[in-house]
Amino acid sequence: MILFPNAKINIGLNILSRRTDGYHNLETIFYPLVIRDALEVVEADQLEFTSSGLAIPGNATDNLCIKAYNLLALDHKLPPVHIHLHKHIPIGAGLGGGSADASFFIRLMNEKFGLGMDVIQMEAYASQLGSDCAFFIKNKPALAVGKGDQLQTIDLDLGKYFIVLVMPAVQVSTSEAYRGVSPAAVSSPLSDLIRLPVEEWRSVIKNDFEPSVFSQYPIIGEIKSKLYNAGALFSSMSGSGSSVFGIFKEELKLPDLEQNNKIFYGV
Ligand SMILES: C[C@](O)(CO)[C@H](O)COP(=O)(O)OP(=O)(O)OC[C@H]1O[C@@H](n2ccc(N)nc2=O)[C@H](O)[C@@H]1O
Ligand SMILES: Nc1ncnc2c1ncn2[C@@H]1O[C@H](COP(=O)(O)OP(=O)(O)OP(=O)(O)O)[C@@H](O)[C@H]1O
Repeated sequence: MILFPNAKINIGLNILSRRTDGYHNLETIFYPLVIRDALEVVEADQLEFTSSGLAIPGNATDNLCIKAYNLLALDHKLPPVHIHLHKHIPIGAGLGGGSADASFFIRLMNEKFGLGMDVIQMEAYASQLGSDCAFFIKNKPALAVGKGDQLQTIDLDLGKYFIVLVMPAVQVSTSEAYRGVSPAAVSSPLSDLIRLPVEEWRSVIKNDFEPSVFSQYPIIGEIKSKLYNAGALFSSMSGSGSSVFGIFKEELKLPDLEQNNKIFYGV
């Protein structure tokens, strides 16, 4: 059985407070993109993980798909499987690719082996694997609060716009990025701001990681400026970076940005 885990972007990301468990309370909007990995599971003699496409840092045993298998195996009788992941979603980009793989793996195992889990149960397993993971169970635009794992589906359809995603040749570590931010309360909740027309987001919706990440990697801030100069209605770094997206009214090409970056058009 094959599923195609997709990336997400964060539209707005407010880091509100530091928690006693070392994590941060935040509010963000998750929006799915059509940049996808391919994840295949077949029954095998022993548990095995292989990958192709982009190189994944770390050992196969650290892969979130294996971690998801081991987590499910605590409560379910699972046969050994061969997991193959074709990696296409850029890594260290704030696109949640590893989180998507973990959650799609849970969905796949549930369906393939009739584990009988409902959405709430799958979200509970997913959130044990990473703060971003639960979103990818429903995989619908959502407001996320808490660690990013308390979700409320929202009515947001950007289908009439043209989204461009730019991935520079740098990767940002999520935990390092969190260390660079000073949490602060906000005056207007993101749940209100997201209801404004996209044209108005630029002046009110922000990503709290941008100031510290842009000062460490100026190239990322420059990409955002270039997207605005090219006519983006809204542009932002996604998550803790390093990718930056632009929301445009019309389809376009950005040859200047293609030179040193990877670009995904119409995602
Ligand atoms: C930056 C975002 O992508 C925004 O959506 C997420 O917050 C990151 O989610 P993720 O990659 O699933 O993160 P996790 O694997 O849970 O955590 C990685 C590291 O990020 C930090 N972390 C993550 C989430 C959170 N709410 N507070 C944190 O401080 C912690 O230092 C943690 O050790
Ligand atoms: N299936 C996987 N795909 C990608 N990375 C994985 C996977 N499993 C484990 N990892 C580890 O997770 C790290 C980054 O994961 P990921 O791509 O989710 O981060 P990201 O792009 O910064 O996204 P975000 O911060 O939004 O979760 C990698 O350095 C890798 O060591």
